[in-house]
Amino acid sequence: MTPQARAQAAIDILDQVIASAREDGPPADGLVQAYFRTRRYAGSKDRRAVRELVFRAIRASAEMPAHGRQALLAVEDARPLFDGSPHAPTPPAEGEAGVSGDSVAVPGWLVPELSPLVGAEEWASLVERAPLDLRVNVAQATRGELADEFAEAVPTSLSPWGLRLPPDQRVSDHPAFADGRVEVQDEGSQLVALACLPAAGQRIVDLCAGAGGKALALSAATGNEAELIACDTSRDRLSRLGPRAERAGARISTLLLDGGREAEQLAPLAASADVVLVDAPCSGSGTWRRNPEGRWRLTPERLERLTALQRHVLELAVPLVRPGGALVYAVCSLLAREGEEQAAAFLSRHSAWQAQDDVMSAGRSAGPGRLLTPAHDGCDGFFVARFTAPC
Ligand SMILES: C[S@@+](CC[C@H](N)C(=O)[O-])C[C@H]1O[C@@H](n2cnc3c(N)ncnc32)[C@H](O)[C@@H]1O
Repeated sequence: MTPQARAQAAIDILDQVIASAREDGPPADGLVQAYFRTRRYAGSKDRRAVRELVFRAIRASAEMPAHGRQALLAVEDARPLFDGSPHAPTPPAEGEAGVSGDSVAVPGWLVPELSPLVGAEEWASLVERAPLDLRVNVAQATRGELADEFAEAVPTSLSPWGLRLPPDQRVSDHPAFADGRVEVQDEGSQLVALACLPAAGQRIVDLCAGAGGKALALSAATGNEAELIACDTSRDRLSRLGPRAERAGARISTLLLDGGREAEQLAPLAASADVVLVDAPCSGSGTWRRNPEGRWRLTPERLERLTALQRHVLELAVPLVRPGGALVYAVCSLLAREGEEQAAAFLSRHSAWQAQDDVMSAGRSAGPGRLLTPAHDGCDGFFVARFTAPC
């Protein structure tokens, strides 16, 4: 493919990314892969170059562009490729430009929603390419042993389990991944698992377990000697946990929840959990480095729904915690409404519960919890709070 044809391919994919953001469809990465599945003429260099263009265009516009062409026009050095040659995009019309906005990183309507700790000087880092972090399965191997198997790996500075590789590495065919000695997991997620203070013999409920990233970390931290119960309302996500647990040598039971009937299904676990982790559904604004089109997916209505859901899952967690046990609330979000304000509202509803301000040493104090940000902590953004139940 010529560079111009690659630009046209990027525009076609960006059209799909925009439509998918509107309809809450598949993520950009999946759309790039699907595009090339039916275009066998494209070689691996073409695929890499087009993918790179697509993601540079997504990173370059905080506001959602009207179409793929407008998205790509925001990438300054792609403009000369709009030259009208065969398979190329037609030249830009007079005044035709990429979408404009005050910031290329944060959509205008979200600026007042950001935690006050996330000043304008941090915004660019929210959409920079992120490194690839691995979590060593400490039930199977040490970080030092694994560091020797990954040539460019450096130990993460905040998590004792992490190894950091440059962006866009492929590890799924590495033997240490295949035999469950490492998992791909951002350092921020590792810190959330560490904030649970997991210990052998505990009963730990991961209430929003998804595909089990944090449940696996929790199990490994206890040498697979804790009782782990992973719950989620998504059958699809929860079903991906089984093969991962098998690879890691972890035993994790799963409980598929029906939205609306969760309290009834969880009743047998009442007052029995040493720790309940609520890694709640959220805007994902702390992970824009990896999913930059997440900025285009979020709307005020969606944010409203998410904060209501966070409150709902927090309330589901409360009866599960044993007296003196802990509830850890986490969101990969930098928005105050989902983080410190949600946690403060929890405490005002449950005045006998205590927030532990030593939940982690990383990050900065934000209301009753701590905030991790890419600029300050070098990992994905997370708000984390740890509450202890009255005895
Ligand atoms: C941030 S994700 C979890 C990520 C996961 N803990 C991990 O480490 O990979 C939030 C999860 O909450 C789930 N969820 C949404 N509503 C829920 C509910 N009412 N009860 C439990 N889980 C719910 C979603 O399906 C989603 O998988």
